[in-house]
Amino acid sequence: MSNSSTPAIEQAKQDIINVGKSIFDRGLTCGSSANISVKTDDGCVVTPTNSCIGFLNPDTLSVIDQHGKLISGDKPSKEFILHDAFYQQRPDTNAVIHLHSSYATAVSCFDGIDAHDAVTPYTPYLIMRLGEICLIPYFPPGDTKLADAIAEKASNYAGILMANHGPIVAGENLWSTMYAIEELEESCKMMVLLKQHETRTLSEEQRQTLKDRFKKKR
Ligand SMILES: O=C(CO)COP(=O)(O)O
Ligand SMILES: [Zn+2]
Repeated sequence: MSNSSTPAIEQAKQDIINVGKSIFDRGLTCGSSANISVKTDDGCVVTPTNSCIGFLNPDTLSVIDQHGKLISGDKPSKEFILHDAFYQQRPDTNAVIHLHSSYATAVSCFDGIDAHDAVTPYTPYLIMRLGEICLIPYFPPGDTKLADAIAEKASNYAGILMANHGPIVAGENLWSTMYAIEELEESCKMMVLLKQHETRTLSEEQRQTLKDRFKKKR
């Protein structure tokens, strides 16, 4: 443990390593795409830029203090500004995951989808975990305009598709955030699989029942 570390930071590092490996091993992102962060009372732990989330090292994970200063580890993800937009806008956020998972990224390239309701809820879990998903315009990775676009939507949406790029999800802890981004990926898979079929989706009333019953803050 380095001098500046604390038990909370060490726990966050271990959680990020476990979740990163699980996501990578299941093919939900590839190469050095994706980034993960966890907020603790002692600072934020984030994956370093250009790292593979399947093979993270506790000594090189970036630790950032409350003022945004790097206190240990390697240079943080260029997308930490997106994660930080969620932390600033959604006070109950303690974890953020961004992936280049295949189906959510595919849907982020669909033309003509509703920017306020970008992912069709064919089954209940997307609504139970995340509610509606919004689509924000394309900006290059690491661009401050991308962070501004997230900041604009983050108080109303915990799940966002970045056009022609991929999904980003905020949650109360790292495990629930992983479940939520997996659910988003599965829902996007349904959209792709069902594209050529006549389908029925959940109605507004069915969605509202799920929101009331499972009481997720959106
Ligand atoms: O997904 C990525 C860019 O959008 C990966 O960026 P980082 O390697 O800086 O985390
Ligand atoms: Zn990305």
